[in-house]
Amino acid sequence: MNTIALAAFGQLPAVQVSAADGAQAVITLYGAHLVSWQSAGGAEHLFCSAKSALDGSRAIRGGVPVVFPQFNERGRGLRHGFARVSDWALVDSGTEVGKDGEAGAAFAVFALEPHDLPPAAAQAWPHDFLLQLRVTVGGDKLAMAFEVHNRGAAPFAFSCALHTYHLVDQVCDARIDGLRDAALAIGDPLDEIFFGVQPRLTLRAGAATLVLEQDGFTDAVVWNPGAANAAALVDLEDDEYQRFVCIEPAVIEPLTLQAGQQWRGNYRITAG
Ligand SMILES: O=P(O)(O)OC[C@H]1O[C@@H](O)[C@H](O)[C@@H](O)[C@@H]1O
Repeated sequence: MNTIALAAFGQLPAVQVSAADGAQAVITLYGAHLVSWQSAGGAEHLFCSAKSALDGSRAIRGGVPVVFPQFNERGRGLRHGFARVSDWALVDSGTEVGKDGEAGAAFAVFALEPHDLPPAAAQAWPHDFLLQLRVTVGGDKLAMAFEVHNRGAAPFAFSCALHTYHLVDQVCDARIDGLRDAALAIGDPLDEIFFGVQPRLTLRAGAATLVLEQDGFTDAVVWNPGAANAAALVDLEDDEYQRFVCIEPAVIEPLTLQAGQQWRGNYRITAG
């Protein structure tokens, strides 16, 4: 089986990453945007809106948008930054060796550099950087490793998030453990930043349980637009808000990266 196949997602070029055990992921080059993750049993774990633009005219509504270098409207740049609306390059792919020496998880690595940015975004954020996103799938696990490299001669500051749209049967039944003393139910709407979270959260949604582990990322954002705000979003069907909750490992307060330094954040999801 090929680890990597060229694919299309709507009108967007994409790659499909396949592990020998059947686990799969689809990532568009536009945004290095993970739009589908199926664990080895074939279950899909990510929500993607039926109304999402899939032509590069705006960010994809669903999957895992990469938020960088600005979170939401906390700055003067593009809302949630330029990474999700830039064309990344596939720079590596392959298969990891499993415990028994057999083919294990499959991975693909994507990169974004200043020359990849839309001109206006490059002008507005004139720093020399390299972003890398490594997506690994195998068994019941998804791992995303996000790296920021400062290749310039001066420091720069950034915020970031992996804005993960977890697919659920009914958002009103979903609960998140680990953010508060009691389980967090998803209000209609809910938009909250949790600073300094513990590294392991659990999402319980119907019969499914996802274990969410993050390091490097200090914070987590939980978002669901609820009925009224969903109706106002042009790229979401009115009732689709019931099918996802976003839990986003994040660095909200801008982090300063010195010249020559790099930063890495990991997000691992285990489906149960
Ligand atoms: O519509 P966008 O730009 O994808 O943002 C979606 C949501 O993203 C979340 O991360 C924010 O906390 C919300 O405030 C925001 O509405």
